[in-house]
Amino acid sequence: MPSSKNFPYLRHANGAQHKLLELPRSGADSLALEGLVAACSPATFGKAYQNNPTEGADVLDPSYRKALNVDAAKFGVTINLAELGILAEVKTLMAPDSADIRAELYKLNIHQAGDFFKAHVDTPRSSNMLGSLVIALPSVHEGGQLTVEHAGQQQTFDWSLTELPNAPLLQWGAFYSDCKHEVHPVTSGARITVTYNLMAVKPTLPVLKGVSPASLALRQVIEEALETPGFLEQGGTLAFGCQHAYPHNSDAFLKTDFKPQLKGADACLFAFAEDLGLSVDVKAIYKDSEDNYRIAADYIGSSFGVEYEGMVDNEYEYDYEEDGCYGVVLDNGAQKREDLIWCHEIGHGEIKEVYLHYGNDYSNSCMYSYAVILIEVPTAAILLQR
Ligand SMILES: O=C(O)CCC(=O)C(=O)O
Ligand SMILES: [Fe+2]
Repeated sequence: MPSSKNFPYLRHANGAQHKLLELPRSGADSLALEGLVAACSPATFGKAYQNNPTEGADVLDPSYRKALNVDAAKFGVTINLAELGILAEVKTLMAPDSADIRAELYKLNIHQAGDFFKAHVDTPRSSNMLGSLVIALPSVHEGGQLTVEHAGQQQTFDWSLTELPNAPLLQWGAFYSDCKHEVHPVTSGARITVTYNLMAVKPTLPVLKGVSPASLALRQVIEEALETPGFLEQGGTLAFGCQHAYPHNSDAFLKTDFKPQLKGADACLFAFAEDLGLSVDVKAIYKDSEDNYRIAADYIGSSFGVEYEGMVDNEYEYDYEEDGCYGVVLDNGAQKREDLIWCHEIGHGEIKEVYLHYGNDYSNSCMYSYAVILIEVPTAAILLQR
């Protein structure tokens, strides 16, 4: 969405020299743009090794990602996200229960004519990484739409400009970074973006959670079910596959407390289950070696640990069923739970594989995993006493 205040200045190193660009005015000057292009290098992305998918490297592969970029350590930009209201808007929409949102400057990307970045998810850089923020600096270009997908829905951000604006203009978009996204080919000009990693700061005090209208409908369904005579007479555990994937440390079988990190619909579901006085928990979920995806995933645990087998790499094709490395549960206290009453599936495809194969850079310190929200329904007799 558009946002404006002052024209941003961009500082970057060009050899030993530091250059200052005022965008868009000097950005209109092709020499200034050439200087910026010269300060960048071809952009890599993270890809898992075919024979050992828990390891990987940053690779340069122009058939998957063709772009230039430069690290945050080598440029600066005078965009004040708080003053522009961007952080407040991100917090309201994406993490209303967080204490605050922190944005860490990450990269400057230039996509020139013919450049693109195929579908990937953004590599989580810490377990409190919530999302990615992309700011388009005003520069004339066509094409280069950013599409973001989640749960069968797609959102397109089109920041193309046919001429430079007379007034300051920053266009931006933010998304949960486990959502698959893609930069479509730029057809002319240069598309310049600055990216930030968004971190959710956890509250130190208990908070009253907001509940969205959409989740109120679900709350009503559960409330009515609880009141229906004969519904789960003997009690039971309702399982709701999370609609988002969550980053966790992959180096060890670390205990992960998902609750403070819950996003969107997952946070709402948790909040109203608690509000209905039901016992609710979020757990890690694994696939087993035979049933390798989604609802079949019924190993539940509080710590992570998977090993990989049978990895087949279909050269950048997104075929979740044929492609991929199948996580096998390690003996780390995970239990097979045949008793769960599944209410809906995990919202994502094989996110761990997507990340391992195609992250926006390679890092194995953190990875995404599935989680499930478990709601305990007491026996009818206990419910009656309440
Ligand atoms: O430049 C953009 O619009 C986003 C690029 C991207 O997805 C990334 O750097 O991971
Ligand atoms: Fe990305």
